[in-house]
Formats: sequence, structure tokens, C-alpha cells
Amino acid sequence: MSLLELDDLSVTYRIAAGEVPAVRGVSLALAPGEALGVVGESGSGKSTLALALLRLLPRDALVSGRILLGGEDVLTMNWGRLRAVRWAEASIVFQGAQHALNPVQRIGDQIAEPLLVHRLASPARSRSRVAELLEQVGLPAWRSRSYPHELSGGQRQRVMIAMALACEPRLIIADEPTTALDLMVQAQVLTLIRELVASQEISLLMISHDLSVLADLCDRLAVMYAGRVVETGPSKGEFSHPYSRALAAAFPTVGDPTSRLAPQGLPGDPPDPMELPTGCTFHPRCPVALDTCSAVSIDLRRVDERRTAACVLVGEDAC
Ligand SMILES: Nc1ncnc2c1ncn2[C@@H]1O[C@H](COP(=O)(O)OP(=O)(O)OP(=O)(O)O)[C@@H](O)[C@H]1O
Repeated sequence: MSLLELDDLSVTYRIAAGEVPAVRGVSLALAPGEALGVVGESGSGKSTLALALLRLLPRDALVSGRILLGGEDVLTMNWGRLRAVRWAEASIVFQGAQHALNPVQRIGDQIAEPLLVHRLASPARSRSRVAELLEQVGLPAWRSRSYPHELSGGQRQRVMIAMALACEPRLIIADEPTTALDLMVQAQVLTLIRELVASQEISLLMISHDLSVLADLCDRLAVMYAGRVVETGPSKGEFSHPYSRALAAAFPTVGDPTSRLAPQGLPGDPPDPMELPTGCTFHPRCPVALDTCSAVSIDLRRVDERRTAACVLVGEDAC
């Protein structure tokens, strides 16, 4: 059974100018222990998707579909159950999350908080658990007595990861967890996440605009464009959808310095969600679009055993 299953998930923000359809009919599944990457350009709906998973969206956002976590629908569970699920069953690490640390509370107390709130450890046991967690994320135990300003950005992000791990959740959602860090520290934190996920039975849903980072870290990728998933498949292997292919060409491969020599930019800009093109929303930027693409939008369909794509040019029924 899947640990996480999204079924036709849609999110629409309501703003003064009208409605912003940020996520449109996304269906995805994540197996226990699997690492799934969600990639797409800015504005494709990745963060909205991440926030929806733990019902962290603004109250007036319209959400429909189902989000099944261990078979239970997050969208319909009551507040008590939702509080129990956050941290303990699924936790989230945001971009620049280190700024979320309380500046006047010691690191150790902040890491212990979810353990105490969820009554998963006594105050005495929580102290030894904090030391364990700090060690897991590569920080010495004495750091538990430090205040956030005494740590570097990379160390603070490690603290956030320790907090996310504290209650031993089955799922970690990481939304651009290293974007605010410099390149060297980014690589260290990504290696840490990879090691933690590999050594424990944790599922990872990792969000990034950087395909090369995700390809390196995840088993499978879902490519988002204008609020929809346009391709899913193994992270190693050739993409099928023209958007995924363009995205792959735009990013150098991690660990392959020669590929940095010729990254091609992706032409044009993603559409405004309030003025989506007709048919396939990628057609105005697509190098291989047919006349029909401005009129016809198709759902994800099978390309091979492990890959699906939403393009009239690929799959068994390709034009
Ligand atoms: N609170 C909000 N109110 C209204 N519109 C929003 C809100 N948050 C996001 N949006 C809009 O929803 C769309 C999807 O945004 P989202 O942040 O989910 O995309 P993203 O892929 O995560 O982008 P980025 O990588 O830049 O964070 C965008 O058009 C964005 O402007």
C-alpha cells in the first residue's frame, strides 16, 4: 500500500483579482521508504502542493480531492488528529526554515518540543534523544545549549532536519531545503538528507526547481507545469514530455562538471495561472507542438511500465 496517495488534488487561491488555480488535479503515490522528487519552474505549484499535504494553506484556499496518509484522508480529519499527524507521522522542512527557529530559546529545547508535545518522551529521555538527533545530523551534542544566532545557516538547517526527524515520522516533506544556503553547505545538507532517508525507513517528498539535485537524491520524479503533473517516472532515465526534456537540458548533472558547459536555457516564461493557455498549457513554449496542442489537453498516460506523460506525442496512443 502507498504511504501517501494524492487523488485529484486541486488548490485554488482566492485573491481580490479572482481565482488562482495553483494545483490542478494532481494524482501521485509514494511508497514506504521511497524518495519522490517534485520538480518544476517557479510558480508551477510545488510549494502549494507541499503545504496542502499537512493543511498548512491559508484558510480561504479552496482544496478538493483526497490526500491519503497511511489510508487516512488529511483533508477530512479533525484538528486533534491533524495535530497528532503533524511532526509525528509527517513533518516538513521549508526553504529558509532556519529562520523559523525561536531566537531566544536554546536549540535543544526547540528540538525536544515536538517530543514533549506529542508525549513521546519524558523530559529526561528527551534530553538524550536530542543528543542522538544532533549527532544524526552531524552536530555535537553540546550544541543543544546554543542559541540559533550562535550557529551558521547550514547548522541551523541541520537543526530543522533534526526537529523534522524527532518524532520518527514516516514521511518527510522537504521544500527547497537548501536553497538559502551556499553551494558547499547545500551539498553537505543534501548528502545528509540522502543518508538519513537511506538508513531509516522514511519516505521523502522533496521539492525543488533544480532537476539535477532531485535526480541525484530521489528514486522517482514528478514534473509539474502550471499546476499539473505532466510526467512521472524513474529519476534515472530519459524523460518523455517536451517540458521535462527542456528542463533536463537546462540543468547540469550533479557531479558532472562537463555538463555545466552547455546548459540550454528554457525559452519563454511559465503562464500566469489566471490566464492559462488553451489545450496543453505548455504548447506556446513547446518546440515540437502540433496544431492540435492548442486545443487538446490530455491526462497522464503510460509511456512504458514505469513512466507516464501528458503529451499527445508520447505514449502508446501518440500522434
Ligand atoms: N497565498 C497565495 N495567494 C495567492 N496566490 C498564491 C499564493 N501562494 C502562491 N500563489 C500562486 O500560486 C501559484 C503557485 O505558487 P507556488 O508557490 O505553489 O509555486 P512554486 O512552484 O512552489 O514556486 P516557487 O518555486 O517560486 O516557490 C503561483 O502563481 C503563485 O503566485
